[in-house]
Amino acid sequence: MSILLGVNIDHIATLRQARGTDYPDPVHAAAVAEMAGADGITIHLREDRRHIVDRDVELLAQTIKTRMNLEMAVTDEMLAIAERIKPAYVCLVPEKREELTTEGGLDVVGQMDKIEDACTRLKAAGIKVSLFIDADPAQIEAAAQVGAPYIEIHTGAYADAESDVAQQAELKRIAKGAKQAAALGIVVNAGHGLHYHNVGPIAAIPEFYELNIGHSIIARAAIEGLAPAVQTMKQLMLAARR
Ligand SMILES: CC(=O)[C@@H](O)[C@H](O)COP(=O)(O)O
Ligand SMILES: NCC(=O)COP(=O)(O)O
Repeated sequence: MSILLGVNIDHIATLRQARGTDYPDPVHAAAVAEMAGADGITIHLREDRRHIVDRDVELLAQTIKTRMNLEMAVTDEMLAIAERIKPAYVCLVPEKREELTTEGGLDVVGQMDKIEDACTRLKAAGIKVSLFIDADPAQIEAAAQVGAPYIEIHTGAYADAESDVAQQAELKRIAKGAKQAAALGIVVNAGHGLHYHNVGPIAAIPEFYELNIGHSIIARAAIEGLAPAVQTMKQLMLAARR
């Protein structure tokens, strides 16, 4: 079965925010990424608006031709924005202001009622809900209990592993989590820290429906352009499934 690529364009906006200019425009980047083969566009509207801002969400909702995956914290502000914008997908992620990037997965076990309420609100708005969680059996079980139709397994520990042994252990943990989630009837995605030299073993895990990849694609785009950066990543993912 094929595997889909969600291109996260947050760091196109990082470059724009660095100088307060109106370029590069995430709207342009989304169009280029989609024409190059992206199956979806992921954007993270952080509470501090450090990169993607509300204007980007509004315009991308009108211009994206594939589908929007809106990542957001579990707050009333963000839920209200999602209910108004109605992206195809919302991925609920943890956020800490001081973090450089997303650190751990969402703690579903410790806030079941809050996450279930958020899932209910988003489903009522016709939005498919995904939970960004670690490959932790209890968190996966909790995701099923709160009625999340999708999860996205956090691959950060795999990407940041400091030895082959540690990376292999993380890969095994992720593969086991994907199997557990699929057996519970959850559609399983993965993402965070994936790049051109570590994506293969993750893409080869048959339970994965989609990988959401951003930083490495945008970094490569700075050197060789966004279209080839997206095409190369997609080719690597599909090759891993052959
Ligand atoms: C949840 C996740 O891992 C990313 O999609 C997230 O967007 C990372 O945050 P930054 O894009 O701000 O690095
Ligand atoms: N949810 C992961 C994502 O959208 C992209 O994460 P990264 O590739 O920028 O680390």
